Amino acid sequence: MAQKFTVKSFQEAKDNNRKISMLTAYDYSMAKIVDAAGIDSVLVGDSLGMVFQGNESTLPVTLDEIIYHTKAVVRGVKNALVVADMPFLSYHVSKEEAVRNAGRMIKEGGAEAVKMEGGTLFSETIKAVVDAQIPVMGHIGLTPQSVNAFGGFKVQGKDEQSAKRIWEDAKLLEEAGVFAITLECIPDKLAQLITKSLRIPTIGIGAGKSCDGQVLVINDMLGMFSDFVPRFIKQYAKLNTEITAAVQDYIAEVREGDFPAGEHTFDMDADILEKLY
Ligand SMILES: Nc1nc(=O)c2c([nH]1)NC[C@@H]1CN(c3ccc(C(=O)N[C@@H](CCC(=O)O)C(=O)O)cc3)CN21
Ligand SMILES: CC(C)C(=O)C(=O)O
Ligand SMILES: [Mg+2]
Repeated sequence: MAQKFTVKSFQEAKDNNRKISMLTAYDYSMAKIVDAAGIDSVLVGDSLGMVFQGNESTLPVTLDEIIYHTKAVVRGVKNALVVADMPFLSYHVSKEEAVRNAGRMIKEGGAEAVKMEGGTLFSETIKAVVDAQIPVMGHIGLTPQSVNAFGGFKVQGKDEQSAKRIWEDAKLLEEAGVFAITLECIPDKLAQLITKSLRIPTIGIGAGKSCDGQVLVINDMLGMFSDFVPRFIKQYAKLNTEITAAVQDYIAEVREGDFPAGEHTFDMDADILEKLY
């Protein structure tokens, strides 16, 4: 039987050169499949604002919504570490709000850790949450909650100034006590430099193969989200196509009267039926 994956397991994985696998999930059924398949960690990502809610960014997602999804995911997970994203504005106003809101993710949602975007700008806030005994995963590089500040979902760290800032961010977050850092959409050489110089593990998405682990949005890797397919996504299945075919079969069979068949139908004794006439 697989062992429970914890924040300690994250560190042990890096120390033993064993790569960490992480995927998002937003509901019970998917979380159960992903966990039973042996994933190390499940992220209740605020990407649900895009793939679940259909917004154009993650910004509209609320704390109550993330907590709602986290509750469902936690019920499906036995072994993976459940991390939930702190949504936009849930930790941006004050340290006090950050700690209280992170606490709700743990207490009400049942998450075991939270993820917070931002480096230098948020390291003090992140430290306050860590000090409240809530494990925090950092997230730097392309931080989607900064989409308006960035002017779009753009690869970060390509010029010297930006690369330097991201490296500084990584070091500050390690000092603040995060147990791991997500590196999103940065050049692989920069991710390698950061990964080598940190004691804690890095989890990459669009950050190359040197990271200590990888994370993807489940809908992207299953090929069931096609609003955009950036180059860092690999589709391990084409569920879009499979779902379309299944739905079309169903429509045709309903129209033809082929579904439901006898095997899908409940019987009744003939004498009881007679009494109804
Ligand atoms: N379904 C989904 N998958 C994700 O990976 C994801 C989300 N949603 N929502 C939150 C953020 C947004 N992400 C994104 C979205 C778009 C690009 C994108 O179009 N990138 C361009 C490069 C743009 C540039 O650098 O100019 C690409 O072609 O990769 C990247 C990351 C990653 N995250
Ligand atoms: C893509 C991952 C890292 C994320 O933050 C999310 O799914 O919201
Ligand atoms: Mg996120």
